Amino acid sequence: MASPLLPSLLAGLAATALWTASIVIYRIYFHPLSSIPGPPLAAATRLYAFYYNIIKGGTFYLEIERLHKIYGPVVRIAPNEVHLSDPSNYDKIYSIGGKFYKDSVFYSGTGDEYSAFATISNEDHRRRRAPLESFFSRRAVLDLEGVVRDKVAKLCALVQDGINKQQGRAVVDLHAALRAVSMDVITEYAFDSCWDQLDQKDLGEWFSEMGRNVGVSFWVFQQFPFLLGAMKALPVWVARRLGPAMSDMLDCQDRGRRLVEEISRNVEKGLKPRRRTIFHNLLDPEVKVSAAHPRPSVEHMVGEAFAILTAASDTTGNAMTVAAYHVITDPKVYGKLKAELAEVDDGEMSFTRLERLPYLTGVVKEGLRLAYGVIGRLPRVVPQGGATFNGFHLPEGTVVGMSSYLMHRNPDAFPNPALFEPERWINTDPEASRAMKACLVPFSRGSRGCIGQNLAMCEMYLALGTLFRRIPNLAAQDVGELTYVDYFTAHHGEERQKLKVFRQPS
Ligand code: HEM
Repeated sequence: MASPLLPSLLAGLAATALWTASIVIYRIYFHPLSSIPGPPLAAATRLYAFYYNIIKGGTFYLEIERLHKIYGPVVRIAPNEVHLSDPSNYDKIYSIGGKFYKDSVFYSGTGDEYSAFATISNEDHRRRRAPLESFFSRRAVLDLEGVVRDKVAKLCALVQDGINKQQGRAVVDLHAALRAVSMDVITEYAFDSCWDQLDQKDLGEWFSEMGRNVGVSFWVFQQFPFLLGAMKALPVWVARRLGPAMSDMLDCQDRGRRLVEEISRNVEKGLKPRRRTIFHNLLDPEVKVSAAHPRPSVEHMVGEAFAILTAASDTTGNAMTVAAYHVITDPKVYGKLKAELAEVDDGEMSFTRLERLPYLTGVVKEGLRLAYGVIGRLPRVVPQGGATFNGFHLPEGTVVGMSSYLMHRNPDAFPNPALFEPERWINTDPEASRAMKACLVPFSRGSRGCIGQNLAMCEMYLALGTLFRRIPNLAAQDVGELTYVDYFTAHHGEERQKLKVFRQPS
């Protein structure tokens, strides 16, 4: 005999199917974005993006490139989201004091409510970013350049020592070592408490692994926000058992929390610090305590600290690695760089001196270009009144984004875009130079652009300049073609893509 529940079950299923079908039909044919070109499946569901981000492992940025080839410069990539490829649109969206704000659905995947990076409204963001600005200004970076130089000296010793120990055999994982430089710089620079990853056996690889795993969950939480809520509700001891990445992340946050609490206590007692940290800036009573600018909570500062660490480490480490990889694997590039660096006295290796070297500058810019920074889209919400791009009007509330991956591979600005060519930046005619400048956006632009770019540039010039000045005959094990996956920051796809270096017989 049939169950008495069967008719109700069937009715429920039919209602759900009807409801889903009507949503899909609405999105494809009647939605305000229905006239925007793009695949119907992407118009129907965000699962299209999820499929490439999770099932196809961080490759939605490649799918977006494919869609632009088919549909043109304006493509609907999700029910309420459009992606643009024409570089002339970039400054309309990512501008100083601009009205486009961050997309809450996309950035909710970070699970972070406190940092300037994850803040949605531009007004709140201005308030949260203000106390950090002076800390990362060019002046501040020049004042603390010694921190970067110390870590770079350590890197050179490590590479030299590793090579010597093995009589010239490949032992040093330069990718991990360069990421460790970024971590050691940012922890000492911002917290006055260096994590000394250059001294650790695995060169702090765990942090990058954690970043990659956090990147995977970034896509999952965007799609299934209730999972984030459930995870946050878990007792810490249970969360720790979810896996090493979660446990590493919690350890990281605990370490940040201890630093914040210690500094807060010292500020309360009026103790003068040996050197100001970002927490001193955040707690600075003169600037912040008012109704409009309340003193940040411990959780806020831990969130800010964690965001700064993750924003500073892989991005800078990857850009240096990509540059180093191309120098080491291309004898012509290596030869030109060595010749230029040989003209600089070892005692003169300062950021401002190295910045004036045209070939090294080309190497740094090509490293930034082909490492992409944040490789995928940076989605923003169209403000009141809507916006028009390439003749398509997007109503207020539409999510719109662009990606460094497409900007940096724009063939009009960068002929043969896949090639690492420092020369393209030297003695270029003004028009070509303008086009390249307009398309080079590793740090994004405008009020929501990278706060750490002066520091990143200082690291890149000093690390690459000093390494290749001091060790002029490095070679690399075959790492194959460098490929990327998008877990918000770019990660290399395969385990074998470690940049292991050894010395060539001279
Ligand atoms: C080559 C190295 C770097 C690259 C390519 C890079 C790239 C970027 C990009 C593209 C953004 C915008 C993200 C978005 O719109 O959601 C950003 C934001 C940010 N970056 Fe960087 N970054 C680098 C190094 C650093 C360093 C060294 C720091 C250290 C402080 C840092 C801290 C931040 C912070 C705090 C934000 C959020 C800024 C805000 O929303 O106000 N980054 N970065």
